Amino acid sequence: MITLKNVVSILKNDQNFRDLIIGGEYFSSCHVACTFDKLSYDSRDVTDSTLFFAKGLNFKRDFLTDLAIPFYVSEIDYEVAIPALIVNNIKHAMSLIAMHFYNQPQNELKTLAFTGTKGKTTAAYFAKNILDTHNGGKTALFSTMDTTLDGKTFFKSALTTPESLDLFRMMREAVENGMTHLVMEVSSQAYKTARVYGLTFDVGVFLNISPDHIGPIEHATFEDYFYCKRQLLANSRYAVVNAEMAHFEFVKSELTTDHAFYGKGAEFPISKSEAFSFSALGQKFEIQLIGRFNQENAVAAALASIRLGARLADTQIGIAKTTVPGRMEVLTQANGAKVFVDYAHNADSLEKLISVVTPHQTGRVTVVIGTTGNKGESRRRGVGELLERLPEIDVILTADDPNFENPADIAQEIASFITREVRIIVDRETAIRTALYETSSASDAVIIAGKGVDAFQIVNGAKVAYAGDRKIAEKYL
Ligand SMILES: CC(=O)N[C@H]1[C@@H](OP(=O)(O)OP(=O)(O)OC[C@H]2O[C@@H](n3ccc(=O)[nH]c3=O)[C@H](O)[C@@H]2O)O[C@H](CO)[C@@H](O)[C@@H]1O[C@H](C)C(=O)N[C@@H](C)C(=O)N[C@H](CCC(=O)O)C(=O)O
Ligand SMILES: Nc1ncnc2c1ncn2[C@@H]1O[C@H](COP(=O)(O)OP(=O)(O)OP(=O)(O)O)[C@@H](O)[C@H]1O
Repeated sequence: MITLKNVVSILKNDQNFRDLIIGGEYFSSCHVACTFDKLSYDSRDVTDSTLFFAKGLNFKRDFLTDLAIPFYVSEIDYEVAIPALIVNNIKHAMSLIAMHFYNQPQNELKTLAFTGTKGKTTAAYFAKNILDTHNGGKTALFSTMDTTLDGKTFFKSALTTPESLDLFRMMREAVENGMTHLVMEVSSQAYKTARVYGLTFDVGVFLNISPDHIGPIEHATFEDYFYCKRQLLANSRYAVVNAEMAHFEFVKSELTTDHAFYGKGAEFPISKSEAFSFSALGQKFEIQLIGRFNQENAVAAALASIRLGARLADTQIGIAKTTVPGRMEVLTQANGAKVFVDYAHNADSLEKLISVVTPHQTGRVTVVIGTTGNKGESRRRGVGELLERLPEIDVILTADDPNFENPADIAQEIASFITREVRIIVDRETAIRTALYETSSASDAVIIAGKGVDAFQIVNGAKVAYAGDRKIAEKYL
């Protein structure tokens, strides 16, 4: 519940209040009594006591005209009969009002947030397992792939970081379910669109940064992407940072909080890095996810979890038991060839993935990959230039969420950066089947990069059913 008086006071305290308009009259303060028992940003989900937020690129005045609601909040006066609260920044208003409406749930949870170009989901899973070991399964998780509010029942997430109204509602539900910790991923978009405005995390982790998510609907420039990501550290009480990341010295120079740095040359280095074990924090860790970058993700999760109360022994148990669906899954074909299914969908991840595979698989190595349409356009050049530098890799280009673009054109664009012959097989299942049928010995490998266990392809703005890379690979082993 929240009163109109409280809403106005929150907005004024944040210098976000412009005016209150009732029946065409302007007011500078609240003189009517009104209590809201629901918040919503969707006109299809309101009651007669809902405080409605009119926001977004595709919002239309028509959504408001016949709505039976007492008030709406907006940056624009839609000049409808409904009383309006006009603000300078709707997203700031949503976040602060939701925080208050749901009674500051962040104060009843120990909060841990991960950002970085790569590894957010993986590190979040490591942290969930570590913290669950520490608190007996009382860790909520908001990740790109899955969300859980009771620590054990998972549902698919719509966004990596939810809209603020959903975020604080889910945090409150997690508290009511007895959760003591929350692990979440915070995307650069979350800061750009103020989904976590006003929220301070107990621990913020910055895993790494490389150019990604740069394009017309995400970030115009790398500078904008990097700046948005750094906002996590500016809004955390304690920072954990990868000392091996690009621009580390700069990130370090901006830090004003207590912190821990991990990686080469830092206080918490990684040593004795083997396929399934490594040493860090003075201990040996067993790990199921291969690749040194996953050991970085694990150490980041361990340091953050220790800050939130976990013991060293909890970190060892949690890390050892962690697997992440669609990340670094290894299957074996009847002829012994290995099939690696991984979510790698930009050049940085693909390079790391290939570098993990090729030292062990010395025969023919085929990569099956595509890049997305209408999003992350810079990935095409990145992936193409990487594959150009690796002439020993056999390449099949295919579809990966082409959306409104033609997947063959996207593949051609990637191929334009590669001077040797590469194949384009647009149908993803056919591409995977072809690669698997061509292996002949245990030293061969197929790397299927991009979709992991995602059970859809985005085509023309909609999610079209797709079995998922792992399921398809299993079919042709
Ligand atoms: C830029 C941004 O934050 N976009 C999100 C935002 O869109 P928006 O505010 O512009 O809203 P909109 O979809 O244009 O719709 C306008 C409004 O009309 C409302 N509506 C609509 C129909 C109706 O009849 N009545 C009505 O009231 C809708 O509920 C909505 O509030 O709010 C929508 C939900 O309300 C999100 O679906 C949408 O995510 C977009 C599509 C998206 O996918 N964004 C990606 C880029 C993103 O944020 N990704 C990051 C991860 C990136 C990474 O991997 O690192 C993420 O955090 O998920
Ligand atoms: N620390 C890392 N550095 C580089 N690549 C990584 C790292 N961790 C994971 N990857 C690669 O990136 C892929 C995606 O990993 P993950 O889902 O954990 O990252 P994410 O940050 O959540 O990704 P996205 O923002 O694309 O959803 C993995 O499948 C793996 O190939």
